[in-house]
Amino acid sequence: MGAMQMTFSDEKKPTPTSGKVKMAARDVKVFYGDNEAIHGVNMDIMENEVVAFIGPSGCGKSTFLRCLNRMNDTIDICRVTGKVTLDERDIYDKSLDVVQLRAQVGMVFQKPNPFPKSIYENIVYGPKLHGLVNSKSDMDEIVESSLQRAGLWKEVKDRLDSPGTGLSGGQQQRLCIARAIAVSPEVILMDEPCSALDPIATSIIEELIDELKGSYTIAIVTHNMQQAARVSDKTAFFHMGDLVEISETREIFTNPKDRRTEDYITGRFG
Ligand SMILES: Nc1ncnc2c1ncn2[C@@H]1O[C@H](COP(=O)(O)OP(=O)(O)OP(=O)(O)O)[C@@H](O)[C@H]1O
Repeated sequence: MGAMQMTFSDEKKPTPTSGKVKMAARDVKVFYGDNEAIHGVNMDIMENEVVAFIGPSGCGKSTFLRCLNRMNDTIDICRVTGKVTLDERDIYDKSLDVVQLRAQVGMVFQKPNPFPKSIYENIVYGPKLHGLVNSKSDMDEIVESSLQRAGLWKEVKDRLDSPGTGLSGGQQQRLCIARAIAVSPEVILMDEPCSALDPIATSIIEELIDELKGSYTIAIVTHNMQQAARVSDKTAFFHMGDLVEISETREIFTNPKDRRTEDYITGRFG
């Protein structure tokens, strides 16, 4: 694949970044039992940027992503060492409230997973849990604003009481994004958010990511290199548990420093 065929996110509006490190990983290792799946990763994720994680299947993209909001805690045999910070605070600190962390660092999964409840309830569940809403009008407001931000309001405003699971796949994924937004996250993690979607639903999500950056910091795992180029400011290339390189997306795709990155982006393996 030549760079000429790619559309890069920097051809669109530039990201208004603050230049501040939002999340940082230092010597992060992840073990599944005795198997070390991530080998000492160091990474800075800048505020309001979109960073894409790419690399061959099994290289550890999802495992590393899950370190950023402690989702690996939910896997019994999984152990994380090293340090991950959010605004310089250690997110693995014993005193940290993990439920609160997962509101600040929200997550959208590969397969849309709305709760088996109404569209309205899907949105207000998190805000209620976190005590962000006190009245029906607070809830109505958060439902509307979250669905607006996720680009779904117009399509669902007349059927907020219908089940979220009755929406199309692409709509369900936007509902899941709205649900994440409803608890005012600072970072949104997306694990292959488009892989279950058709091309039209995919392009709607990609446009949405473009809208959301600037307000949120976004890390996205993708198998699709064109997608990484289209949506991300920075790209991180993983290979066999190592972060090989992270750089401006255009740089990674046009001038990679490491031979392994070059081989991957030119389709020689992967
Ligand atoms: N729950 C688990 N239990 C044991 N090993 C796991 C588990 N999840 C992942 N692994 C192992 O960790 C390594 C990295 O897997 P991971 O899913 O993070 O890679 P990935 O790059 O996201 O892959 P893909 O692109 O195929 O989703 C692999 O060797 C995988 O087998």
